[in-house]
Amino acid sequence: MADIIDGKIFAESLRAGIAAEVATLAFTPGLAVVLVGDDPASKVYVANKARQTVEVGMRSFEHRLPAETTQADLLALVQALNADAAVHGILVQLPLPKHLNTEAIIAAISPAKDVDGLTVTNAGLLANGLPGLVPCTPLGCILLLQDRLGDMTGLNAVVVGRSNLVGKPIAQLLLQQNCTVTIAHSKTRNLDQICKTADILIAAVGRSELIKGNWIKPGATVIDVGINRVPAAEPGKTKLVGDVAFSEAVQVAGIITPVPGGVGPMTIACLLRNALTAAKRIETTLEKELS
Ligand SMILES: Nc1nc(=O)c2c([nH]1)NC[C@@H]1CN(c3ccc(C(=O)N[C@@H](CCC(=O)O)C(=O)O)cc3)C=[N+]21
Ligand SMILES: [Mg+2]
Repeated sequence: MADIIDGKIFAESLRAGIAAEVATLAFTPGLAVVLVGDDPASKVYVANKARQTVEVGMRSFEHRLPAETTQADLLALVQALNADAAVHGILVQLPLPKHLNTEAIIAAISPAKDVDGLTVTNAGLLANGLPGLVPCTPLGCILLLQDRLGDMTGLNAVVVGRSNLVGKPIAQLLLQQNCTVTIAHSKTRNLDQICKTADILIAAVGRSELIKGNWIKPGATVIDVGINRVPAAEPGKTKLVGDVAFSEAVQVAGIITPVPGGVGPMTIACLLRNALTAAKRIETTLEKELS
């Protein structure tokens, strides 16, 4: 049986550290979240996040807009948040409704406030190994891996998924850890065989229980990023499952994250960490400009 990582406990200790640092600041970091429409995965995220933002001593600004919001209205909100001195971090929940141009919205976010690390500026900084804001879920995964594995030099890491929010940035961070990185995705041939080469397997495809126990190298570390809501055994009820068939995988892997209670809580803790990082950088820059 694999060692099961408790992401909730790890995230709690991260948040305790963040709260302690926020308490020493001469200002209050503010985090704005924009939710357009009602994507179910996004709603889980918003609910957990708002409470934890306040718990660590930050201000939480929530903007819930109707699904029919126009591009111009959403752009205007992002610009207002860019200009708002009380807001240090801006997160626009994805996916946006289809009629909106996601790229243009992300491009409008000030890179200094881009706590999701999605702007071209922050993605470029990450790709070049320079300090910017790193996407929260990838950051959470790396913190878990560093805690469990320490030095990852030379390990084979397979990332299943190539999104800008998760797959690509995780691959960059694993490269920085000196892993040999393979990025696989929904069009990859012989996906099972490629997964089986992984010492570190990151599942981030958004397909419930796609990755089976016999795709996993015995003793591998498996990080399940998937948050899929599926029908539960009880009629009318739903449950969260990951991208990994957990009950099989737990028999083969050496270390594994569960869903829920694995990467999800780490994502929120890292969001708060990014908000703190952004706030400190913004306030320090302002101080310099004024002196
Ligand atoms: N721009 C943007 N950035 C995101 O990072 C982003 C997004 N959009 N859109 C939605 C997805 C989804 N997401 C979650 C993060 C944490 C939990 C989470 O805390 N899950 C807990 C609780 C689950 C539960 O409530 O049962 C867990 O896995 O244990 C869930 C979902 C971030 N996302
Ligand atoms: Mg894909």
